[in-house]
Amino acid sequence: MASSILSDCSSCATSRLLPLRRALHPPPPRFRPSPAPAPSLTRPLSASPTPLPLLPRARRMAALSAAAAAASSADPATALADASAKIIDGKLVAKQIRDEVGVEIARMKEATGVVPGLAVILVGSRKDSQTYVRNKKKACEAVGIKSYEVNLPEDCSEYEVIKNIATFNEDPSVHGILVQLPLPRHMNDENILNAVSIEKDVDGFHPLNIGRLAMQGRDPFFVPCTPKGCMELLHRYGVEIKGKRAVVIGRSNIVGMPAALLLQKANATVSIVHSQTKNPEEITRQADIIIAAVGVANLVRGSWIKPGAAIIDVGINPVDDPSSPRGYRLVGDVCYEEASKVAGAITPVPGGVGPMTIAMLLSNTLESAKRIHNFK
Ligand SMILES: Nc1nc(=O)c2c([nH]1)NC[C@@H]1CN(c3ccc(C(=O)N[C@@H](CCC(=O)O)C(=O)O)cc3)C=[N+]21
Repeated sequence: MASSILSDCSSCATSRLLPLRRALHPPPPRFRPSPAPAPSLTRPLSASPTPLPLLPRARRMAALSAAAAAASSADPATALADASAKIIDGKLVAKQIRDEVGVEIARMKEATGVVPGLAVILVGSRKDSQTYVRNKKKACEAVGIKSYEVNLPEDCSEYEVIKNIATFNEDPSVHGILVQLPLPRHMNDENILNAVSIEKDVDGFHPLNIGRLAMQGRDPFFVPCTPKGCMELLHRYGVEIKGKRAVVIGRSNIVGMPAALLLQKANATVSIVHSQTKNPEEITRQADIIIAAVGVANLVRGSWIKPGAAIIDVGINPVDDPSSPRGYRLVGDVCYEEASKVAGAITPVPGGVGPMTIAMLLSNTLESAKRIHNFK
C-alpha cells in the first residue's frame, strides 16, 4: 500500500464500547508492553524457520506443514534461553464476564421482572454448528438468559428462515437473535442477515450495525462478538492501544474487518494484512498489537513478531493428532511455540478468544434487554 499522509479526525469517544460493570471482580494481572526490547531480542529473529508468504489456501497449507516440521527441529538450547510471553487467559476473563452478566441479569429481573431472551436459528445439521449452538444454550442458562432455539432442515427455503426471524423480531420476550453461520450454500447470507431487526442483532452482523461501527461519531447497537472479545482482552490486560501500530491479519466480515474498525476507533494506526498483501511478514513485524484471524494453522511465525508485541489469536484450526482422544487438536493462526518466546503477551488456543465470543454474546443480549426496557 502506498504511504500517504492522512488527516486524523478520529474521535476517541467510542474507544470503549463495553458498559459492563467491572467493580465486581478484580481484573486479571495487568500486562504492559515494555517499550524497551524484551530480553528475547538477544535471539536473532532469523533463528526462526523460513518465513511463509500468504499463498492460496492449498499451497499455504503445504508450505505450512513443511515449516512446522522445520520448527519442531529447532535447537532446544535456544528455546531454553528465551523469555516467555504473558498468557492472556480468555477462559478466565470470559468467566469473569459471565459472572458480571449473571449479576446484572439478576438485578434487572429483580427490579423489572424482565428476563433477557436469546433466539438462535440453526439451519442444517453441521456437527460443529450443533456443538456451538448447544454451548451457547448452556452459557445462556448459566447466567439466566432464556434461550429459544429453532432448527430448520438443510433444504428449507430462505423464506422459511426469514419468516422465523420476523417472528422473533416481533416477540417482546426475545432481545437477541442469532442466525448460526455458515448457512447452507443455496442461501444468501445478506438477505437473511438483513432481516434481523438491528435492535436485536446481537451478533452485530447487520450492515447498518457494521456501517455505524465504521463511521465517526456513530455507534452501532451491537459490536460483533469475536472482535469485541479481542478488544476486551486487550483492555483487561492493560494493553495500551492509543497511538500504537496494530496489524489485523484477515479481512472477514465477521472478524478481521470489524476488529480493524474497533482498533481504529481506539486510536491505533491499523494495517490489514490479507491474501494479496505483498510482504505480510514485514508489515506484521511492525505491529505492537496483532490480531490474527485468517483460519490458517500456524501462519504467523516467530519471525513475524516484534519483540514485546501483544498477540490475539482468533484462529481455531483442527490439526490431526492421533494422540488426542478426538483424533485432532486445535491450534491458532499463530505458531504459539515460537510466538510465545518473542511476544510480550499472547492468547492461547483453545482458551483464548473462543470463550470470549460466547461471553460477549451474553453481554450483548443483556445490553439489548436493558436498552429495550430502558433499564440502567
Ligand atoms: N452467527 C454466528 N455467531 C457466532 O459467534 C459464530 C457463528 N455464527 N458460527 C461459528 C462461529 C465460531 N464460534 C465460536 C464460539 C466459541 C468457541 C469456543 O469457545 N472455543 C473453545 C474451544 C472449543 C473446543 O475445544 O472445541 C476455545 O477456543 O477455547 C469457538 C468458536 C462462534 N461463531
